[in-house]
Amino acid sequence: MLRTKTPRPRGGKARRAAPGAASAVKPAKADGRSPSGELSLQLEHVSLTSLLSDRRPASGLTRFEVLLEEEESGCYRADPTPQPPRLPEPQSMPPPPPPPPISQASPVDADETMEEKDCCILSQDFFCTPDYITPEMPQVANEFDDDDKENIPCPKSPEKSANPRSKRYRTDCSPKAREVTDFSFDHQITPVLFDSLTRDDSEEEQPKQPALEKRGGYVSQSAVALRCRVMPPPCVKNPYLNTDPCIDAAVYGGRQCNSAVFSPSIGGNGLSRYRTDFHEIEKIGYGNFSVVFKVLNRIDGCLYAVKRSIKQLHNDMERRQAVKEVQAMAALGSHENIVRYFTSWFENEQLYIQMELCDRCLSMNRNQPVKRGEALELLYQICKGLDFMHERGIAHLDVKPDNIYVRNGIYKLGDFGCATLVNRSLAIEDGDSRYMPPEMLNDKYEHLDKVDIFSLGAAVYELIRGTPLPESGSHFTSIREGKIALLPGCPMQFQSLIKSMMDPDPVRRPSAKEILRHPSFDKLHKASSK
Ligand SMILES: Nc1ncnc2c1ncn2[C@@H]1O[C@H](COP(=O)(O)OP(=O)(O)OP(=O)(O)O)[C@@H](O)[C@H]1O
Ligand SMILES: [Mg+2]
Repeated sequence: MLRTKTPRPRGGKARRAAPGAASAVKPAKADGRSPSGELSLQLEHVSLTSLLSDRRPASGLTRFEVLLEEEESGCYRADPTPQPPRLPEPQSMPPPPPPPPISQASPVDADETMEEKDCCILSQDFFCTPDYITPEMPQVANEFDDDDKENIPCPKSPEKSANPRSKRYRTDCSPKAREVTDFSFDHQITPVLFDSLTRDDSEEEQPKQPALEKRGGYVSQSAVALRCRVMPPPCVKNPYLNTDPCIDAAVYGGRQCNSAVFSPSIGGNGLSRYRTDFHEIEKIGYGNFSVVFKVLNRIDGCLYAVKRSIKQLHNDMERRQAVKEVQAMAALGSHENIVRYFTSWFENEQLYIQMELCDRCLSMNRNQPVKRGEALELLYQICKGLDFMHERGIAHLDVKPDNIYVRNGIYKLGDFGCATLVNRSLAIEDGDSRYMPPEMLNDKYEHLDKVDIFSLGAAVYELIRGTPLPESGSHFTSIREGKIALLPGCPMQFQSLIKSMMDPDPVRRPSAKEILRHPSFDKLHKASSK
Protein backbone atom coordinates (compact mmCIF):
# COMPACT_ATOMS: atom_id res chain seq x y z
CA MET A 1 0.00 0.00 0.00
CA LEU A 2 1.22 3.43 -0.88
CA ARG A 3 0.52 5.50 2.21
CA THR A 4 2.87 8.42 1.86
CA LYS A 5 1.24 11.84 1.89
CA THR A 6 2.10 13.13 -1.49
CA PRO A 7 1.36 16.79 -2.29
CA ARG A 8 -0.76 16.87 -5.36
CA PRO A 9 0.68 18.63 -8.36
CA ARG A 10 -0.66 22.10 -8.89
CA GLY A 11 -3.32 22.20 -11.48
CA GLY A 12 -3.25 18.43 -11.76
CA LYS A 13 -6.43 16.48 -11.75
CA ALA A 14 -7.96 16.19 -8.34
CA ARG A 15 -8.50 12.74 -6.95
CA ARG A 16 -12.11 12.18 -6.21
CA ALA A 17 -12.88 11.89 -2.54
CA ALA A 18 -15.25 9.33 -1.25
CA PRO A 19 -18.80 10.57 -0.71
CA GLY A 20 -19.14 12.10 2.71
CA ALA A 21 -15.45 12.69 3.09
CA ALA A 22 -15.86 16.46 3.21
CA SER A 23 -18.55 16.33 5.86
CA ALA A 24 -16.36 14.05 7.91
CA VAL A 25 -13.87 16.86 8.42
CA LYS A 26 -13.95 17.87 12.06
CA PRO A 27 -15.08 21.42 12.91
CA ALA A 28 -12.17 23.79 13.05
CA LYS A 29 -11.09 25.25 16.34
CA ALA A 30 -11.93 28.82 17.17
CA ASP A 31 -8.60 30.06 15.90
CA GLY A 32 -9.40 28.52 12.56
CA ARG A 33 -6.59 25.96 12.62
CA SER A 34 -6.71 22.24 12.86
CA PRO A 35 -5.02 20.58 15.81
CA SER A 36 -2.00 19.85 13.66
CA GLY A 37 -1.75 23.49 12.77
CA GLU A 38 -2.82 23.04 9.19
CA LEU A 39 -5.57 25.19 7.85
CA SER A 40 -8.65 23.14 7.30
CA LEU A 41 -11.43 23.29 4.84
CA GLN A 42 -13.72 24.67 7.49
CA LEU A 43 -11.61 27.78 7.90
CA GLU A 44 -13.39 29.64 5.18
CA HIS A 45 -16.84 29.10 6.62
CA VAL A 46 -15.91 29.77 10.23
CA SER A 47 -13.92 32.83 9.47
CA LEU A 48 -16.76 34.12 7.34
CA THR A 49 -19.16 33.99 10.29
CA SER A 50 -16.74 35.69 12.62
CA LEU A 51 -16.13 38.35 10.02
CA LEU A 52 -19.83 39.04 9.85
CA SER A 53 -20.17 39.21 13.61
CA ASP A 54 -17.50 41.94 13.69
CA ARG A 55 -19.60 44.05 11.36
CA ARG A 56 -22.97 43.41 12.91
CA PRO A 57 -25.11 46.53 13.42
CA ALA A 58 -26.31 47.05 16.93
CA SER A 59 -29.88 46.88 15.79
CA GLY A 60 -29.82 43.13 14.91
CA LEU A 61 -29.00 40.60 12.18
CA THR A 62 -27.80 41.55 8.78
CA ARG A 63 -29.85 40.37 5.86
CA PHE A 64 -27.15 37.92 4.95
CA GLU A 65 -27.23 36.40 8.44
CA VAL A 66 -30.96 36.01 8.13
CA LEU A 67 -30.46 34.13 4.89
CA LEU A 68 -27.83 31.94 6.51
CA GLU A 69 -30.04 31.08 9.45
CA GLU A 70 -32.94 30.29 7.19
CA GLU A 71 -30.86 27.99 5.11
CA GLU A 72 -29.34 26.21 8.10
CA SER A 73 -32.74 25.69 9.69
CA GLY A 74 -33.97 24.36 6.36
CA CYS A 75 -36.95 26.71 6.21
CA TYR A 76 -36.19 29.32 3.70
CA ARG A 77 -38.83 31.82 4.26
CA ALA A 78 -41.05 32.83 1.42
CA ASP A 79 -41.97 35.66 3.61
CA PRO A 80 -45.71 36.25 3.48
CA THR A 81 -45.32 39.70 4.96
CA PRO A 82 -44.56 42.32 2.40
CA GLN A 83 -40.92 43.20 2.46
CA PRO A 84 -39.60 46.63 1.77
CA PRO A 85 -37.84 46.91 -1.56
CA ARG A 86 -34.19 45.89 -1.39
CA LEU A 87 -31.88 48.72 -0.69
CA PRO A 88 -28.17 48.67 -1.36
CA GLU A 89 -26.16 48.15 1.78
CA PRO A 90 -24.50 51.20 3.25
CA GLN A 91 -20.99 51.89 2.00
CA SER A 92 -19.56 51.26 5.41
CA MET A 93 -20.81 47.77 5.27
CA PRO A 94 -20.08 46.26 1.83
CA PRO A 95 -22.13 43.25 0.86
CA PRO A 96 -20.40 40.11 1.99
CA PRO A 97 -19.38 37.61 -0.66
CA PRO A 98 -21.96 34.88 -1.16
CA PRO A 99 -21.27 32.02 1.20
CA PRO A 100 -20.07 28.82 -0.30
CA PRO A 101 -22.95 26.39 -0.73
CA ILE A 102 -22.09 24.29 2.25
CA SER A 103 -24.63 21.55 1.89
CA GLN A 104 -24.03 21.10 -1.84
CA ALA A 105 -20.27 21.35 -1.88
CA SER A 106 -19.02 18.29 -3.66
CA PRO A 107 -15.95 16.54 -2.37
CA VAL A 108 -14.17 17.48 -5.55
CA ASP A 109 -14.91 21.11 -4.96
CA ALA A 110 -13.64 20.87 -1.44
CA ASP A 111 -10.52 19.22 -2.65
CA GLU A 112 -9.89 21.87 -5.21
CA THR A 113 -10.52 24.58 -2.65
CA MET A 114 -7.84 23.16 -0.48
CA GLU A 115 -5.50 22.86 -3.34
CA GLU A 116 -5.87 26.52 -4.15
CA LYS A 117 -4.87 27.30 -0.63
CA ASP A 118 -1.98 24.85 -1.00
CA CYS A 119 -2.08 24.22 2.65
CA CYS A 120 -3.32 20.73 3.04
CA ILE A 121 -1.67 17.36 2.62
CA LEU A 122 -4.18 14.62 2.14
CA SER A 123 -3.48 11.00 2.74
CA GLN A 124 -4.56 8.29 0.38
CA ASP A 125 -6.70 6.82 3.15
CA PHE A 126 -8.73 9.97 3.22
CA PHE A 127 -9.78 9.61 -0.34
CA CYS A 128 -10.12 5.86 -0.23
CA THR A 129 -8.38 5.70 -3.58
CA PRO A 130 -6.73 2.58 -4.86
CA ASP A 131 -3.01 2.16 -4.62
CA TYR A 132 -1.01 3.67 -7.35
CA ILE A 133 2.14 2.16 -8.63
CA THR A 134 5.14 4.36 -8.34
CA PRO A 135 6.24 5.17 -11.87
CA GLU A 136 9.13 3.03 -12.95
CA MET A 137 10.85 5.84 -14.82
CA PRO A 138 11.80 8.84 -12.67
CA GLN A 139 11.46 11.19 -15.60
CA VAL A 140 7.79 10.41 -15.77
CA ALA A 141 7.31 11.65 -12.24
CA ASN A 142 9.32 14.78 -12.98
CA GLU A 143 7.07 15.67 -15.83
CA PHE A 144 4.49 16.82 -13.32
CA ASP A 145 6.46 20.02 -13.01
CA ASP A 146 6.18 20.83 -16.67
CA ASP A 147 3.64 23.19 -18.06
CA ASP A 148 1.62 20.68 -19.99
CA LYS A 149 0.29 18.82 -17.01
CA GLU A 150 -2.68 17.33 -18.73
CA ASN A 151 -0.57 15.52 -21.32
CA ILE A 152 1.84 13.63 -19.13
CA PRO A 153 2.93 10.51 -20.95
CA CYS A 154 2.18 7.25 -19.19
CA PRO A 155 4.70 4.45 -18.98
CA LYS A 156 4.07 2.12 -21.88
CA SER A 157 2.19 -1.01 -21.02
CA PRO A 158 2.70 -4.25 -22.91
CA GLU A 159 0.65 -4.54 -26.05
CA LYS A 160 -2.70 -6.05 -25.43
CA SER A 161 -4.35 -8.66 -27.51
CA ALA A 162 -7.69 -7.94 -29.05
CA ASN A 163 -9.33 -10.22 -26.54
CA PRO A 164 -8.49 -9.44 -22.92
CA ARG A 165 -7.02 -12.61 -21.47
CA SER A 166 -8.17 -12.34 -17.89
CA LYS A 167 -11.81 -11.95 -18.78
CA ARG A 168 -11.81 -14.72 -21.30
CA TYR A 169 -10.19 -17.11 -18.88
CA ARG A 170 -12.57 -16.40 -16.05
CA THR A 171 -15.79 -16.43 -17.92
CA ASP A 172 -15.26 -18.86 -20.75
CA CYS A 173 -14.07 -22.27 -19.72
CA SER A 174 -15.28 -24.09 -22.78
CA PRO A 175 -12.89 -26.49 -24.50
CA LYS A 176 -12.61 -24.08 -27.39
CA ALA A 177 -11.52 -21.30 -25.10
CA ARG A 178 -8.95 -23.55 -23.51
CA GLU A 179 -7.64 -24.40 -26.90
CA VAL A 180 -7.04 -20.76 -27.62
CA THR A 181 -5.29 -20.13 -24.35
CA ASP A 182 -3.13 -23.17 -24.78
CA PHE A 183 -2.13 -22.01 -28.18
CA SER A 184 -1.07 -18.65 -26.91
CA PHE A 185 1.00 -20.34 -24.25
CA ASP A 186 2.82 -22.34 -26.89
CA HIS A 187 3.94 -19.21 -28.56
CA GLN A 188 5.24 -17.56 -25.47
CA ILE A 189 7.41 -20.15 -23.84
CA THR A 190 8.82 -22.38 -26.56
CA PRO A 191 7.93 -25.53 -24.74
CA VAL A 192 8.67 -29.09 -25.66
CA LEU A 193 5.86 -30.00 -28.02
CA PHE A 194 4.36 -33.39 -28.50
CA ASP A 195 2.53 -32.80 -31.69
CA SER A 196 0.35 -35.81 -31.81
CA LEU A 197 0.04 -37.02 -28.27
CA THR A 198 -3.38 -35.55 -27.75
CA ARG A 199 -4.37 -35.19 -31.34
CA ASP A 200 -7.36 -37.01 -32.55
CA ASP A 201 -6.27 -37.94 -36.03
CA SER A 202 -9.83 -38.02 -37.27
CA GLU A 203 -10.12 -34.30 -36.56
CA GLU A 204 -9.31 -31.89 -39.26
CA GLU A 205 -6.76 -29.28 -38.41
CA GLN A 206 -8.46 -26.16 -37.22
CA PRO A 207 -7.33 -22.81 -38.51
CA LYS A 208 -5.71 -20.90 -35.71
CA GLN A 209 -7.14 -17.64 -34.42
CA PRO A 210 -5.68 -14.88 -36.53
CA ALA A 211 -6.02 -12.38 -33.71
CA LEU A 212 -3.70 -14.41 -31.59
CA GLU A 213 -1.37 -15.48 -34.30
CA LYS A 214 0.02 -12.05 -34.67
CA ARG A 215 1.59 -11.11 -31.42
CA GLY A 216 4.14 -8.46 -31.55
CA GLY A 217 5.75 -6.37 -28.90
CA TYR A 218 7.43 -6.97 -25.66
CA VAL A 219 6.32 -9.65 -23.20
CA SER A 220 8.18 -9.63 -19.94
CA GLN A 221 9.57 -12.74 -18.27
CA SER A 222 7.30 -12.22 -15.30
CA ALA A 223 4.29 -12.02 -17.60
CA VAL A 224 5.29 -15.31 -19.15
CA ALA A 225 5.78 -16.88 -15.72
CA LEU A 226 2.40 -15.60 -14.61
CA ARG A 227 0.77 -16.96 -17.73
CA CYS A 228 2.32 -20.35 -17.03
CA ARG A 229 0.69 -20.33 -13.64
CA VAL A 230 -2.66 -19.05 -14.79
CA MET A 231 -2.82 -21.07 -17.98
CA PRO A 232 -0.92 -24.29 -17.46
CA PRO A 233 -0.21 -26.42 -20.50
CA PRO A 234 -2.64 -29.19 -21.42
CA CYS A 235 -2.18 -32.56 -19.79
CA VAL A 236 -1.15 -35.59 -21.75
CA LYS A 237 -3.21 -38.73 -21.44
CA ASN A 238 -1.38 -41.63 -19.90
CA PRO A 239 -2.07 -44.49 -22.31
CA TYR A 240 -1.39 -47.07 -19.61
CA LEU A 241 -4.28 -45.82 -17.50
CA ASN A 242 -8.00 -45.74 -18.02
CA THR A 243 -8.91 -42.08 -18.06
CA ASP A 244 -11.19 -41.12 -15.22
CA PRO A 245 -14.55 -40.14 -16.78
CA CYS A 246 -14.77 -37.28 -14.26
CA ILE A 247 -11.85 -35.55 -15.96
CA ASP A 248 -13.05 -33.03 -18.51
CA ALA A 249 -11.69 -33.64 -22.00
CA ALA A 250 -10.59 -30.00 -22.05
CA VAL A 251 -7.94 -30.86 -19.47
CA TYR A 252 -6.20 -32.79 -22.21
CA GLY A 253 -6.18 -29.83 -24.54
CA GLY A 254 -9.52 -30.48 -26.18
CA ARG A 255 -10.29 -32.65 -29.15
CA GLN A 256 -9.10 -30.02 -31.58
CA CYS A 257 -5.87 -29.21 -29.85
CA ASN A 258 -3.01 -29.91 -32.20
CA SER A 259 -0.24 -29.73 -29.72
CA ALA A 260 0.31 -30.78 -26.20
CA VAL A 261 2.91 -29.26 -23.99
CA PHE A 262 4.67 -31.52 -21.58
CA SER A 263 6.82 -29.07 -19.81
CA PRO A 264 8.79 -26.00 -20.59
CA SER A 265 12.28 -26.96 -21.60
CA ILE A 266 14.31 -25.85 -18.64
CA GLY A 267 18.02 -25.49 -18.89
CA GLY A 268 18.54 -23.21 -21.86
CA ASN A 269 18.36 -20.20 -19.60
CA GLY A 270 20.73 -21.69 -17.05
CA LEU A 271 18.06 -22.92 -14.67
CA SER A 272 18.76 -26.60 -14.18
CA ARG A 273 16.26 -28.50 -12.10
CA TYR A 274 18.74 -31.35 -11.90
CA ARG A 275 21.44 -29.12 -10.45
CA THR A 276 19.04 -27.22 -8.22
CA ASP A 277 17.40 -30.26 -6.70
CA PHE A 278 20.22 -32.80 -6.62
CA HIS A 279 23.85 -33.15 -5.78
CA GLU A 280 25.43 -35.59 -8.22
CA ILE A 281 27.54 -38.23 -6.51
CA GLU A 282 28.64 -40.53 -9.32
CA LYS A 283 27.73 -42.12 -12.60
CA ILE A 284 26.46 -45.64 -11.87
CA GLY A 285 25.59 -47.00 -15.26
CA TYR A 286 24.69 -46.44 -18.83
CA GLY A 287 22.65 -48.20 -21.45
CA ASN A 288 21.95 -47.71 -25.12
CA PHE A 289 19.80 -44.67 -24.47
CA SER A 290 20.57 -43.38 -21.02
CA VAL A 291 23.19 -42.55 -18.49
CA VAL A 292 22.32 -43.06 -14.83
CA PHE A 293 23.66 -41.12 -11.83
CA LYS A 294 23.57 -41.69 -8.12
CA VAL A 295 22.37 -38.41 -6.64
CA LEU A 296 21.52 -36.86 -3.30
CA ASN A 297 18.32 -34.85 -3.07
CA ARG A 298 19.20 -31.49 -1.55
CA ILE A 299 15.90 -31.20 0.32
CA ASP A 300 15.03 -34.64 1.67
CA GLY A 301 18.63 -35.85 1.99
CA CYS A 302 17.86 -39.22 0.37
CA LEU A 303 19.78 -40.99 -2.38
CA TYR A 304 18.17 -41.63 -5.75
CA ALA A 305 19.04 -42.81 -9.23
CA VAL A 306 18.48 -40.20 -11.93
CA LYS A 307 18.40 -41.51 -15.47
CA ARG A 308 19.08 -38.99 -18.24
CA SER A 309 18.55 -39.64 -21.93
CA ILE A 310 21.88 -39.52 -23.77
CA LYS A 311 20.54 -37.87 -26.89
CA GLN A 312 18.66 -34.61 -26.99
CA LEU A 313 15.13 -35.49 -27.96
CA HIS A 314 14.50 -33.07 -30.79
CA ASN A 315 11.76 -34.81 -32.66
CA ASP A 316 8.31 -35.86 -31.67
CA MET A 317 8.84 -39.59 -32.18
CA GLU A 318 11.82 -39.68 -29.84
CA ARG A 319 10.02 -37.72 -27.16
CA ARG A 320 6.94 -39.91 -27.33
CA GLN A 321 9.03 -43.01 -27.01
CA ALA A 322 10.98 -41.65 -24.07
CA VAL A 323 7.89 -40.51 -22.23
CA LYS A 324 6.28 -43.94 -22.55
CA GLU A 325 8.76 -45.29 -20.03
CA VAL A 326 7.78 -42.67 -17.47
CA GLN A 327 4.08 -43.12 -18.10
CA ALA A 328 4.31 -46.87 -17.64
CA MET A 329 6.17 -46.49 -14.35
CA ALA A 330 3.75 -43.86 -13.10
CA ALA A 331 0.72 -45.88 -14.12
CA LEU A 332 2.02 -48.94 -12.34
CA GLY A 333 2.47 -47.18 -9.05
CA SER A 334 4.30 -48.73 -6.21
CA HIS A 335 5.20 -52.41 -5.92
CA GLU A 336 7.99 -53.97 -3.92
CA ASN A 337 9.36 -55.81 -6.96
CA ILE A 338 9.31 -52.88 -9.36
CA VAL A 339 11.88 -50.09 -9.31
CA ARG A 340 10.00 -47.15 -7.85
CA TYR A 341 9.40 -44.05 -9.88
CA PHE A 342 9.37 -40.59 -8.31
CA THR A 343 9.27 -37.90 -10.93
CA SER A 344 10.48 -36.82 -14.34
CA TRP A 345 11.11 -33.63 -16.27
CA PHE A 346 12.66 -32.25 -19.42
CA GLU A 347 15.79 -30.22 -19.33
CA ASN A 348 17.74 -29.14 -22.40
CA GLU A 349 15.48 -31.46 -24.39
CA GLN A 350 16.68 -34.44 -22.40
CA LEU A 351 14.38 -36.53 -20.26
CA TYR A 352 15.32 -36.99 -16.61
CA ILE A 353 13.76 -39.75 -14.52
CA GLN A 354 14.15 -39.84 -10.77
CA MET A 355 13.94 -43.40 -9.44
CA GLU A 356 14.65 -45.53 -6.46
CA LEU A 357 18.37 -46.23 -6.17
CA CYS A 358 19.22 -49.93 -6.28
CA ASP A 359 22.40 -51.62 -5.11
CA ARG A 360 23.16 -53.38 -8.37
CA CYS A 361 21.67 -55.10 -11.37
CA LEU A 362 22.06 -58.83 -12.06
CA SER A 363 24.25 -58.45 -15.13
CA MET A 364 27.09 -57.11 -12.98
CA ASN A 365 28.49 -60.55 -12.15
CA ARG A 366 27.35 -62.25 -15.31
CA ASN A 367 30.16 -64.81 -15.45
CA GLN A 368 29.50 -66.06 -11.96
CA PRO A 369 26.61 -68.54 -11.90
CA VAL A 370 23.75 -67.66 -9.61
CA LYS A 371 23.06 -70.24 -6.90
CA ARG A 372 19.90 -72.26 -7.18
CA GLY A 373 18.35 -70.81 -4.00
CA GLU A 374 18.99 -67.28 -5.23
CA ALA A 375 17.61 -68.15 -8.67
CA LEU A 376 14.46 -69.48 -7.04
CA GLU A 377 14.06 -66.34 -4.98
CA LEU A 378 14.57 -63.94 -7.87
CA LEU A 379 12.26 -65.92 -10.12
CA TYR A 380 9.53 -65.78 -7.51
CA GLN A 381 9.94 -62.07 -6.77
CA ILE A 382 10.17 -60.93 -10.39
CA CYS A 383 7.12 -63.06 -11.13
CA LYS A 384 5.27 -61.10 -8.45
CA GLY A 385 6.29 -57.87 -10.21
CA LEU A 386 5.19 -59.26 -13.59
CA ASP A 387 1.89 -60.47 -12.19
CA PHE A 388 1.27 -56.96 -10.85
CA MET A 389 2.06 -55.47 -14.27
CA HIS A 390 0.07 -57.97 -16.30
CA GLU A 391 -2.96 -57.48 -14.08
CA ARG A 392 -2.81 -53.83 -15.10
CA GLY A 393 -2.57 -54.78 -18.75
CA ILE A 394 1.07 -53.76 -19.13
CA ALA A 395 3.84 -55.91 -20.60
CA HIS A 396 7.51 -55.11 -19.99
CA LEU A 397 8.99 -56.65 -23.20
CA ASP A 398 12.60 -56.27 -22.08
CA VAL A 399 13.03 -58.61 -19.13
CA LYS A 400 16.70 -59.57 -18.82
CA PRO A 401 19.42 -59.68 -16.12
CA ASP A 402 20.43 -56.09 -17.03
CA ASN A 403 16.98 -54.90 -16.05
CA ILE A 404 16.64 -56.87 -12.83
CA TYR A 405 17.88 -54.88 -9.86
CA VAL A 406 18.56 -55.77 -6.25
CA ARG A 407 18.02 -53.51 -3.30
CA ASN A 408 18.44 -54.74 0.27
CA GLY A 409 18.02 -58.33 -0.95
CA ILE A 410 14.79 -57.55 -2.83
CA TYR A 411 14.68 -58.14 -6.59
CA LYS A 412 13.09 -55.45 -8.68
CA LEU A 413 12.20 -55.08 -12.31
CA GLY A 414 13.39 -51.84 -13.92
CA ASP A 415 13.87 -50.08 -17.27
CA PHE A 416 10.40 -49.71 -18.71
CA GLY A 417 11.62 -48.28 -22.01
CA CYS A 418 9.88 -51.05 -24.03
CA ALA A 419 6.75 -51.33 -21.87
CA THR A 420 3.51 -51.55 -23.80
CA LEU A 421 -0.13 -52.49 -23.38
CA VAL A 422 -1.01 -56.19 -23.54
CA ASN A 423 -4.07 -55.33 -25.66
CA ARG A 424 -1.73 -54.08 -28.42
CA SER A 425 -3.26 -50.61 -28.50
CA LEU A 426 0.21 -49.10 -28.22
CA ALA A 427 3.24 -49.41 -30.43
CA ILE A 428 5.34 -52.51 -29.81
CA GLU A 429 9.08 -52.31 -29.62
CA ASP A 430 11.22 -55.42 -29.34
CA GLY A 431 13.58 -55.68 -26.42
CA ASP A 432 16.91 -57.50 -26.38
CA SER A 433 16.79 -60.28 -29.00
CA ARG A 434 18.72 -62.72 -26.76
CA TYR A 435 15.67 -62.99 -24.52
CA MET A 436 12.96 -62.68 -27.17
CA PRO A 437 10.55 -65.56 -27.80
CA PRO A 438 10.09 -66.93 -31.32
CA GLU A 439 6.70 -65.30 -31.87
CA MET A 440 8.15 -61.82 -31.39
CA LEU A 441 10.79 -62.54 -34.02
CA ASN A 442 7.90 -63.50 -36.32
CA ASP A 443 5.93 -60.34 -35.44
CA LYS A 444 3.15 -62.23 -33.68
CA TYR A 445 1.94 -60.19 -30.75
CA GLU A 446 -1.19 -61.95 -29.54
CA HIS A 447 0.18 -62.84 -26.09
CA LEU A 448 2.44 -60.04 -25.01
CA ASP A 449 2.31 -61.01 -21.34
CA LYS A 450 3.77 -64.40 -22.28
CA VAL A 451 6.70 -62.64 -23.96
CA ASP A 452 7.76 -61.55 -20.48
CA ILE A 453 7.43 -65.13 -19.22
CA PHE A 454 9.77 -66.43 -21.94
CA SER A 455 12.28 -63.64 -21.28
CA LEU A 456 12.28 -64.28 -17.53
CA GLY A 457 12.76 -68.02 -18.10
CA ALA A 458 15.65 -67.28 -20.48
CA ALA A 459 17.22 -64.83 -18.01
CA VAL A 460 17.09 -67.36 -15.13
CA TYR A 461 18.43 -70.07 -17.44
CA GLU A 462 21.36 -67.83 -18.37
CA LEU A 463 22.03 -66.79 -14.75
CA ILE A 464 22.08 -70.39 -13.49
CA ARG A 465 24.32 -71.58 -16.30
CA GLY A 466 26.63 -68.58 -15.99
CA THR A 467 27.17 -68.34 -19.76
CA PRO A 468 25.69 -65.61 -21.92
CA LEU A 469 22.86 -66.49 -24.22
CA PRO A 470 23.64 -66.46 -27.95
CA GLU A 471 22.52 -63.54 -30.10
CA SER A 472 22.14 -65.71 -33.18
CA GLY A 473 23.17 -69.07 -34.67
CA SER A 474 22.10 -72.65 -34.14
CA HIS A 475 22.08 -72.47 -30.36
CA PHE A 476 19.88 -69.39 -30.59
CA THR A 477 17.45 -71.27 -32.85
CA SER A 478 17.40 -74.45 -30.79
CA ILE A 479 16.52 -72.50 -27.65
CA ARG A 480 13.48 -71.11 -29.50
CA GLU A 481 12.54 -74.62 -30.46
CA GLY A 482 12.35 -75.57 -26.81
CA LYS A 483 15.65 -77.49 -26.76
CA ILE A 484 17.33 -76.29 -23.63
CA ALA A 485 20.25 -77.87 -21.82
CA LEU A 486 19.95 -79.32 -18.33
CA LEU A 487 20.60 -76.97 -15.45
CA PRO A 488 23.29 -78.47 -13.20
CA GLY A 489 22.28 -79.08 -9.58
CA CYS A 490 18.64 -78.04 -10.04
CA PRO A 491 15.71 -80.32 -9.15
CA MET A 492 13.71 -81.59 -12.12
CA GLN A 493 10.63 -79.79 -10.90
CA PHE A 494 12.41 -76.47 -11.20
CA GLN A 495 13.98 -77.42 -14.55
CA SER A 496 10.58 -78.30 -15.95
CA LEU A 497 9.22 -74.95 -14.77
CA ILE A 498 11.97 -73.11 -16.68
CA LYS A 499 11.36 -75.29 -19.70
CA SER A 500 7.64 -74.52 -19.65
CA MET A 501 8.36 -70.80 -19.37
CA MET A 502 10.48 -71.06 -22.54
CA ASP A 503 7.93 -73.05 -24.50
CA PRO A 504 7.84 -72.02 -28.18
CA ASP A 505 4.04 -71.77 -27.95
CA PRO A 506 3.06 -68.75 -25.83
CA VAL A 507 -0.30 -70.31 -24.96
CA ARG A 508 1.39 -73.23 -23.24
CA ARG A 509 3.61 -70.98 -21.15
CA PRO A 510 2.28 -70.47 -17.63
CA SER A 511 1.10 -67.04 -16.57
CA ALA A 512 2.90 -65.14 -13.82
CA LYS A 513 0.10 -66.03 -11.42
CA GLU A 514 0.41 -69.73 -12.25
CA ILE A 515 4.17 -69.63 -11.74
CA LEU A 516 3.70 -68.11 -8.29
CA ARG A 517 1.61 -71.16 -7.35
CA HIS A 518 4.22 -73.62 -8.62
CA PRO A 519 5.32 -76.25 -6.03
CA SER A 520 8.96 -75.22 -6.57
CA PHE A 521 8.29 -72.28 -4.29
CA ASP A 522 6.69 -74.23 -1.46
CA LYS A 523 9.93 -74.33 0.47
CA LEU A 524 10.26 -70.59 -0.03
CA HIS A 525 6.78 -69.97 1.40
CA LYS A 526 7.49 -72.20 4.39
CA ALA A 527 10.76 -70.38 5.09
CA SER A 528 9.13 -66.93 4.89
CA SER A 529 6.19 -67.97 7.10
CA LYS A 530 8.50 -69.09 9.93
N1 LIG B 1 17.43 -47.48 -10.32
C1 LIG B 1 18.69 -47.78 -10.54
N2 LIG B 1 19.52 -48.01 -9.51
C2 LIG B 1 20.81 -48.33 -9.72
N3 LIG B 1 21.37 -48.42 -10.95
C3 LIG B 1 20.59 -48.19 -12.02
C4 LIG B 1 19.22 -47.86 -11.87
N4 LIG B 1 18.70 -47.69 -13.09
C5 LIG B 1 19.69 -47.90 -13.95
N5 LIG B 1 20.83 -48.22 -13.33
C6 LIG B 1 22.14 -48.52 -13.96
O1 LIG B 1 22.19 -47.85 -15.20
C7 LIG B 1 22.29 -48.80 -16.27
C8 LIG B 1 21.48 -48.31 -17.45
O2 LIG B 1 20.15 -48.16 -17.07
P1 LIG B 1 18.97 -48.57 -18.04
O3 LIG B 1 19.08 -49.98 -18.41
O4 LIG B 1 17.70 -48.19 -17.39
O5 LIG B 1 19.29 -47.62 -19.25
P2 LIG B 1 18.85 -47.79 -20.78
O6 LIG B 1 19.57 -46.78 -21.57
O7 LIG B 1 17.39 -47.78 -20.85
O8 LIG B 1 19.40 -49.21 -21.09
P3 LIG B 1 19.08 -50.26 -22.21
O9 LIG B 1 20.24 -50.21 -23.11
O10 LIG B 1 18.98 -51.51 -21.41
O11 LIG B 1 17.79 -49.89 -22.83
C9 LIG B 1 21.80 -50.10 -15.71
O12 LIG B 1 22.34 -51.20 -16.34
C10 LIG B 1 22.26 -49.99 -14.25
O13 LIG B 1 23.62 -50.36 -14.14
MG1 LIG C 1 18.38 -51.37 -19.40
